[in-house]
Amino acid sequence: MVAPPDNNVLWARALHVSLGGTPALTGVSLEVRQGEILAVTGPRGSGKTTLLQCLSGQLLADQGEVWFNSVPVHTMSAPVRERLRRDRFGWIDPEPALVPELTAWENVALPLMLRGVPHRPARKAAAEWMERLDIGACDRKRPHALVQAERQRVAIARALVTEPTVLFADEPTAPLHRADRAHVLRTLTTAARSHGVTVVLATHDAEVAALADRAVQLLDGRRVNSVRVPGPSAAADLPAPTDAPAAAGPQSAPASEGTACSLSV
Ligand SMILES: Nc1ncnc2c1ncn2[C@@H]1O[C@H](COP(=O)(O)OP(=O)(O)OP(=O)(O)O)[C@@H](O)[C@H]1O
Repeated sequence: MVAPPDNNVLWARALHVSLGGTPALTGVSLEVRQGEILAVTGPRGSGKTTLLQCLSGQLLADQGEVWFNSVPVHTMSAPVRERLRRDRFGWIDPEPALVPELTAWENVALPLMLRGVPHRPARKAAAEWMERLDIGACDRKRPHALVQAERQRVAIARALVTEPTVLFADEPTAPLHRADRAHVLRTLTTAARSHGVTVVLATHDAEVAALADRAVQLLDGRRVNSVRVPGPSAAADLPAPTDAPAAAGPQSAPASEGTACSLSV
């Protein structure tokens, strides 16, 4: 077992996972650098959620290794993995699962209170994160009184309030309208960057992936490279980088000027 380079907060090697007889991941390797926002892209069923679950220690791969800050996660016992997830990782689901009986600020403060943080500092931290995510005015409302985008922001604030080392966000804006999506994503990435939180973001949406520093693409449980080429005649001239930038990023050519294609690696 060879330890990964020190500057990777997460490092996965040759992950293989089968779910109910279906191969969900077949030999995926990747690294996540400290403080970066990494998008894991790919169509539905390509293995994004499974990869995030493996990286976050929720799921043990059938084969392969996962390392967090140079410590092997794949050899940890279930209770140790559970503690790692609680203490160092945050998780955002596509649908915000809030506690309906609690107000918005109580939902945000909940992870701190469960760790024994007293009421007053927990409330203060919750209020600060809600302000950062533009939901300060919602603090006394219960989830049913919030619109979907506000509920998802509450879930994001709850995931960030403990200032995790890594935030895993699985299609965090999937249920939102287009305008809300961009706004919520921007507030999430800005908040994460300003606090040095590494983000691993699963999405099938190129616009969402464009907000990341880097994107890796999955297809049928395998890692592929996404490259944008200027036209059919020039396609053969372009190298396929190991980690392509987000396909629709601000530096990329407009979609009308090129064709996105995927190459297996
Ligand atoms: N609990 C399960 N039992 C059986 N097969 C599963 C299970 N969960 C996922 N799969 C299969 O594993 C593969 C990868 O699924 P996964 O959810 O990781 O993909 P995804 O890219 O996140 O898709 P989506 O965008 O739809 O969430 C798919 O073929 C899926 O049908």
